[in-house]
Amino acid sequence: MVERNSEPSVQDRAGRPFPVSWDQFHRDCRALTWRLNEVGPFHAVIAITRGGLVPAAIVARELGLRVIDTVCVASYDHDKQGDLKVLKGISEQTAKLGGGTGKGLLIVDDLVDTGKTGRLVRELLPDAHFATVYAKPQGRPLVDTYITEVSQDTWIFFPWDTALSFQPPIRDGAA
Ligand SMILES: O=P(O)(O)OC[C@H]1O[C@H](OP(=O)(O)OP(=O)(O)O)[C@H](O)[C@@H]1O
Ligand SMILES: O=c1[nH]c(=O)c2nc[nH]c2[nH]1
Ligand SMILES: [Mg+2]
Repeated sequence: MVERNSEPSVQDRAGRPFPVSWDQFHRDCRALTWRLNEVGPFHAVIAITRGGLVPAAIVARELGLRVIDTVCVASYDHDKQGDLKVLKGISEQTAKLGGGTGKGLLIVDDLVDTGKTGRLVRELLPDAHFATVYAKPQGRPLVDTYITEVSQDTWIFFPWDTALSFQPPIRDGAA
């Protein structure tokens, strides 16, 4: 399948596709929280937008945390990584809770891939605890706690980016 600009589609470039359902994602977030519960307590959760918003909500609920802030970062346009932009940092109030270095703050993202996003946020908050649901090998050393590791050539399809669709039978060429 080829897109308008003759470049392969996200699906074609995906390497190993790893589709994640809402149900699976919720379970993985709860598994992540079990681990985080042993590391905390934390003063606040910081979601790396946008992908980190969903796990941050679930983790915050499970840990009983009500102070939730965001670091708004953009890097990928579909599956192509461009320049990293910090569109918004944490509030002064949240920064104070973390003593300026992020101590006692919990940063949450959906995944770490090359580690570019995680590295940037770590530079902003070096003493914060960084948790992701999924991790690829290149970015894994940056993460303090994660649940599932996938290979570097895997593309994770999150439930908020996907919809149910017909799949051809395996014998007719389905992946
Ligand atoms: O380790 P890296 O190679 O930096 O990739 C990981 C980041 O990429 C995705 O975010 P993206 O920038 O696509 O934005 P989104 O969260 O708004 O989808 C994902 O949510 C991580 O934040
Ligand atoms: O939906 C996504 N799946 C991924 O595997 C990935 N890696 C970086 N950014 C990503 N976004
Ligand atoms: Mg993201």
